[in-house]
Amino acid sequence: MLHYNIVLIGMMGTGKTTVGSLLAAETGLKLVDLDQRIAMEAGRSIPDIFAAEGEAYFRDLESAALRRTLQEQGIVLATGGGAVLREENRLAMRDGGLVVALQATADEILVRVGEDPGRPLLAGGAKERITALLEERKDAYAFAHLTVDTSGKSAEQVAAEILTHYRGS
Ligand SMILES: Nc1ncnc2c1ncn2[C@@H]1O[C@H](COP(=O)(O)OP(=O)(O)O)[C@@H](O)[C@H]1O
Ligand SMILES: O=C(O)C1=C[C@@H](OP(=O)(O)O)[C@@H](O)[C@H](O)C1
Ligand SMILES: [Mg+2]
Repeated sequence: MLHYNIVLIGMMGTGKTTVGSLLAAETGLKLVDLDQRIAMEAGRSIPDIFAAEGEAYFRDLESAALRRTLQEQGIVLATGGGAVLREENRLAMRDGGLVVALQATADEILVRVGEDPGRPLLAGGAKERITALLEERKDAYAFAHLTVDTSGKSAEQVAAEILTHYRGS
């Protein structure tokens, strides 16, 4: 098999954490949710880190956690939506596993996570904010080996689609 790890990327609310958990259950790979790992290591929540230290500080923690995590083998890694913003991170991910980008429309993202206080960058939850972020990050998600549109699909369907590719790769 070409890629052992599976690395999920994509905007907030595209289902990385949910689909990652389904993939781990199905394959026996270990789920690592990068945000959960960062929060656990920092001893505080992601919104707390953003509020107290700012986004740049969070991005440094995220890059360091990503680098360490990708030294593991046999994991499904659910990244945070902004983990792709640094080129060094994108390169590490591409070397570290089968990179799968999840996509969803702004409307769908708004329904899924627009009101969620756990996502500081969506505070306010406006569709314009989501649309702007999607546009801004479009190119940063394009390096994936595989892109899956999750619109109108259940998380189970998305996971099944990814597994077909993973098992054939
Ligand atoms: N394919 C899907 N269809 C509908 N809702 C979904 C889907 N995937 C995830 N969700 C829901 O969207 C919300 C955000 O999912 P999550 O996995 O946390 O996304 P991410 O980690 O990409 O931000 C959760 O409430 C989850 O149940
Ligand atoms: O897109 C982003 O910049 C972020 C996405 C979040 O993760 P999810 O994509 O899992 O929501 C989390 O890392 C943080 O709030 C920042
Ligand atoms: Mg997540």
